[in-house]
Amino acid sequence: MFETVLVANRGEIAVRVMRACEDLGIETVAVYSEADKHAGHVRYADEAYRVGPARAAESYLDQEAIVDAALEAGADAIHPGYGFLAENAEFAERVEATDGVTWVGPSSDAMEQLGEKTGARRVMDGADVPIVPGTTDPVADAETVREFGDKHGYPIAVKAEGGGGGRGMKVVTEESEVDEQLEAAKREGEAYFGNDSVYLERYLADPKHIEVQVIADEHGNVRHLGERDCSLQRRHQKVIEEGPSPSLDPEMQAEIREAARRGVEAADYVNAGTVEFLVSGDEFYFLEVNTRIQVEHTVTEALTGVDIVKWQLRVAAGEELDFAQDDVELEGHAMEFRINAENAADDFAPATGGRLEVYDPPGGIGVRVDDALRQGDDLVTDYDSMVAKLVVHGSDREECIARSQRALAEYDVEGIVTIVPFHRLMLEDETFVAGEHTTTYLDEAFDETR
Ligand SMILES: Nc1ncc2cc(-c3cccc4ccccc34)c(N3CC[C@@H](N)C3)nc2n1
Ligand SMILES: [Ca+2]
Repeated sequence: MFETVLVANRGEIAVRVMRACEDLGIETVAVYSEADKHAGHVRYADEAYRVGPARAAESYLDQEAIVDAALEAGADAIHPGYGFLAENAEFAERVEATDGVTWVGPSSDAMEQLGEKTGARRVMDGADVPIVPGTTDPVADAETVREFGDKHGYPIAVKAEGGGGGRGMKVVTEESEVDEQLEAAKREGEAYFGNDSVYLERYLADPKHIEVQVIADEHGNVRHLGERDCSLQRRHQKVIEEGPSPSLDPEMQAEIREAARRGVEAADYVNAGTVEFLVSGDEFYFLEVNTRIQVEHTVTEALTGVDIVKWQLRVAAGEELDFAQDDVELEGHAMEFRINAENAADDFAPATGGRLEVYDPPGGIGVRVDDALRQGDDLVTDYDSMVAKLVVHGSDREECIARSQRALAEYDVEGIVTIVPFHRLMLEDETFVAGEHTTTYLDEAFDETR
């Protein structure tokens, strides 16, 4: 097992990873930017290295500075968390090539193979995982799109190869839009991902977004840890995630979980990952693979009792998973509420600053708060707006909702604006409480009010 691990991240996920390290008796090393010199993850770590000024490009994204810090600290592994360099295959490769420092995550090859959308579709298709009807190679010209439309009908999703999170996807609702939307998708792909190749999929109207957590070791053991329903999103930002899905029937639940496991097994994947699906009607289709630990991994931890981050470290150190697929059981229901420093009454505009005059998070049975905050901290607004996660578990969805209402009522934050009031309202929204919301629910609810 590693003796010292550098966590190449900040905020709540950095503390979360350091807690797994502490549980394993591992020394923790933090990296921080000038803006984070008083941050919670720096306080928590055994030692900390300044890697640059506030700008992420010169600090948390500075690969050389991070590797140098690891070497200086004598770290024998680097955990990337999520965001920043977590899915950067080049950085993974650089760490793999650095003697004495292990990358805690999938191999750079696996990241390249599954991170490339059409490649991932080919691998899943080969493992009999249903993929959205479409192309598994990039399309070159408008003629190909028209032929696809003739065969599969409209609407068509034109997706940038390097796309993700809503960027680089254009919808062609009828043939007359083909040229314009194809060009737009290629331009956006080039602009955001430096890659203008695009592929096609039949567009599924109003889908639910279901994702399956997987963990695999270097000895060929591949386990799924059940699914999460991430359909409550606003402009491609997840707001509340939950598990198990309130809308899947038991047979689809079992099918989707096993499909994810099978697909990852076919890809020779090692470490933690998430397989994303779209569910429309009684069909589910593979969407993409996330080759990192995700914000909402906590929902799965609450349901299964499996410490996913601890297993990331143990798998990276060559250990074997000590549980069989049949040992994995999801108990009860869990929800994660992202606590963003945003003003829901002002189109979720991120806070521009402030000090935590009062910071008094909830507690009690079934309540977990992952954060890197304490009362009196100044809010750092140089990076993303998520400052904490409230994770609530109950014996069923009803108890989970009631307990979440109690926890959100207890959550006392003053001095900065957060979306806690928005979450309190969501728990009284009848569509959400009935579990009937899909990925378009919030966008439609908000756009209607506009
Ligand atoms: N063929 C087909 N049909 C419908 C789709 C609908 C979406 C989509 C659109 C809008 C919000 C979403 C939220 C979660 C998951 C997917 C979506 C979608 N996304 C949006 C971001 C990217 N990760 C994939 N792809 C789709 N693909
Ligand atoms: Ca190495």
